[in-house]
Amino acid sequence: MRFPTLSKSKSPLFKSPLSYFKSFSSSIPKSPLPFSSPSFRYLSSVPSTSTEKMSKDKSFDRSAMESILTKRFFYVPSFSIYGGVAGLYDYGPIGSALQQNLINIWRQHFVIEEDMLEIDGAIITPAEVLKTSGHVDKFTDLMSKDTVTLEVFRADHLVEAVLEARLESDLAARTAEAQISKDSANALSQKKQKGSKPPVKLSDDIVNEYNEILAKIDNYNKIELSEIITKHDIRNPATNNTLTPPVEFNLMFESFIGPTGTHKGYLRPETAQAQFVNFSRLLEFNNQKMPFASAMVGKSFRNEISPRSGLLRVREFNMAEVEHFVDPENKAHKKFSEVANIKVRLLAAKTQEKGSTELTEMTIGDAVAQKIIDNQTLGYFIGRIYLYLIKIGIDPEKLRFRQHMSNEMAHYACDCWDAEIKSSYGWIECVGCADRSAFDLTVHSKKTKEKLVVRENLETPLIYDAFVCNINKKVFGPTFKQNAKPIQDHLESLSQSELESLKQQLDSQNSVTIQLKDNSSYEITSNMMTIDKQTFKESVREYTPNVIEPSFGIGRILYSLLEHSFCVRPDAELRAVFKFNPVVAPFKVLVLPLSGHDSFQPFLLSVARSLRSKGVPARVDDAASASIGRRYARNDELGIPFAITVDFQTVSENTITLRERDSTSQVRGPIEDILNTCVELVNGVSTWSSISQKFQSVSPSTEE
Ligand SMILES: Nc1ncnc2c1ncn2[C@@H]1O[C@H](COP(=O)(O)OP(=O)(O)OP(=O)(O)O)[C@@H](O)[C@H]1O
Repeated sequence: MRFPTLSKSKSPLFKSPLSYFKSFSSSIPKSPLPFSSPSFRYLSSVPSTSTEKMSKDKSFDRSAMESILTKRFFYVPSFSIYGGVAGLYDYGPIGSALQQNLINIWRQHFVIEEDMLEIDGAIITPAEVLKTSGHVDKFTDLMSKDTVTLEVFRADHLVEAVLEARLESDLAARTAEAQISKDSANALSQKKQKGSKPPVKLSDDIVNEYNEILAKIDNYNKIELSEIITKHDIRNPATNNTLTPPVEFNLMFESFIGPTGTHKGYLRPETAQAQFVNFSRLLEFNNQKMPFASAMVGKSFRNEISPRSGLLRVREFNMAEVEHFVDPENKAHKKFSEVANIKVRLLAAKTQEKGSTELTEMTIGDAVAQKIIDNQTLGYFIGRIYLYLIKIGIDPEKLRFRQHMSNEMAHYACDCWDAEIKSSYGWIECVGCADRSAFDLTVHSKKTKEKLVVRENLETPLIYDAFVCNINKKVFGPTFKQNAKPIQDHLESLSQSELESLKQQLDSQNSVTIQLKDNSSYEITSNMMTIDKQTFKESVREYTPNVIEPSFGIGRILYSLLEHSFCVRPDAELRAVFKFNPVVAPFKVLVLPLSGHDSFQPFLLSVARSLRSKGVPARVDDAASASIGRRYARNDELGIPFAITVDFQTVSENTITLRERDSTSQVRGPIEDILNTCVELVNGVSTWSSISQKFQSVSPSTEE
């Protein structure tokens, strides 16, 4: 996640090596529709490789899906009539409804079911806040430039892309070689005839080395990455020019608050800080009860070095973040048993550090018991994240939790897991889940002198003895004058064992010499100070809570869901369908007439009105010029799960048909019964198989 020791984390997001062979601009996309670029289309035909790190879903036809996304205005590059700006997207009606549904389900699943305190903090953040949180100094990615064209690259992504491309080429060479020796067919020369670059075979040692680098790509610091670039001669694939050594680039958008130009601010890069600075108010609102969680949903801004891969790496995106405040001495979770038996696929740090990406499938309960996941609260949220992603329709086979490696982990974090979802771009971090320890509250408290702590009444008061310095101010002050304060501060910072040893010296020698941090030393005599053992009684325990933070990128989840929901009907026309489950589908029910006959209109209007009044978003498609089959097909592209058709039987008998998108099967029943059934289906109270027995089944339209 954020702030590893030297740079911001580098998740294995961008997994399309061949797209690097196309020149990328960091600001203006070459085409307003970058996802239909030839390199992306080519990608789907690249042979697959053996390494899990590189395992993209090659069978998936991304260009087919992307053409529907654009045609049906799910989302498009922003300002495209001006040429567009990389990393900015506008969501159309379907995209924004889908996004809103993901957020609504998130709110239900986290804020409501977990009784969290949701807030809505400011986007523009004073520089001081982000300086304190560490963002001003450390929220960076590593950037390299083409030494001739000055084109910029995110260094780790470029290394990854180039090595993956070399491994793919190696695999192609090995495959061709095997083919030649098998049937003497000259596969290699056939490839050459097609004009493609001949694949290059690598030595086994190099293949192993590349695989190890790829497994650890998130773990390298600036120097290590620079060494890899030099050692493996990584260049700009588009120009073959060499690269500059990587340097840190801060990802925050900088601005000024007010007209004076003196008050620096930034667009927030995450929503978390607003929750930390409001900690005391949140605790107060929660009647001082711990543990508790706050939550926030909203836009965050990151000036990504080279945004690409559509919604996966953008410069402005919706985040949904939870900050769960917990006692550092007790990270047990009272609802842990509810997730303990969920089986998840884990990629532990130790496995990656050995250069492997092998997944271990185990229950969350076992992972916490074996300390693979640090504590119950972290495990609980990993379980809740899993359930949320499955609920919205993410394929569980394409979901894993990857633990951060030591260098990758923020310096303050004690454990961090990313929920990664597999798509045609490879494994993509979509949710980060970190134990941020007490870092944020501690630094903000130190800076502002505002106590961001929990004060807990102890049932049994704590009685203990401790050494304390009793200073005789009448002698101490005049002796040390302006140095009195730093000396006193130093004495107060000493541990009990240090005080005990000072006491022994002072008691035996009547004086003691102390040394401050600036190496200045002072002699203190027993008439200035005594060190005494005193008995203390504490009825209140004061502590800074630790924070467990699940942090969701809504755009990345949305894109992954699109890929997991997209399919093509195996018919002659290969019609595209988004199989959204009813909870996320932007429109739940399509209402359409069999034909343009006038008698259907009043039924259409009343059916649509009735559904909408029941809270079911309905879309009417009454364009009589298109056949019924054509209209089913174009609304399947929008992922509408159910369709109601008004026909002549509706007019004569007051019945309608209900069609289910995935099976295309249909039933007929009285209007009111079908409408009530729609509500049950949409709310997940009934399933299609359970309701289809209640109604008369009808054969689908011949145009289906
Ligand atoms: N540029 C981006 N575009 C879209 N979503 C993003 C972007 N950066 C982060 N996110 C989302 O926000 C979530 C939390 O942010 P976090 O700071 O953990 O990401 P990150 O580790 O910086 O991601 P990466 O290493 O991929 O840049 C991520 O899991 C991801 O879903």
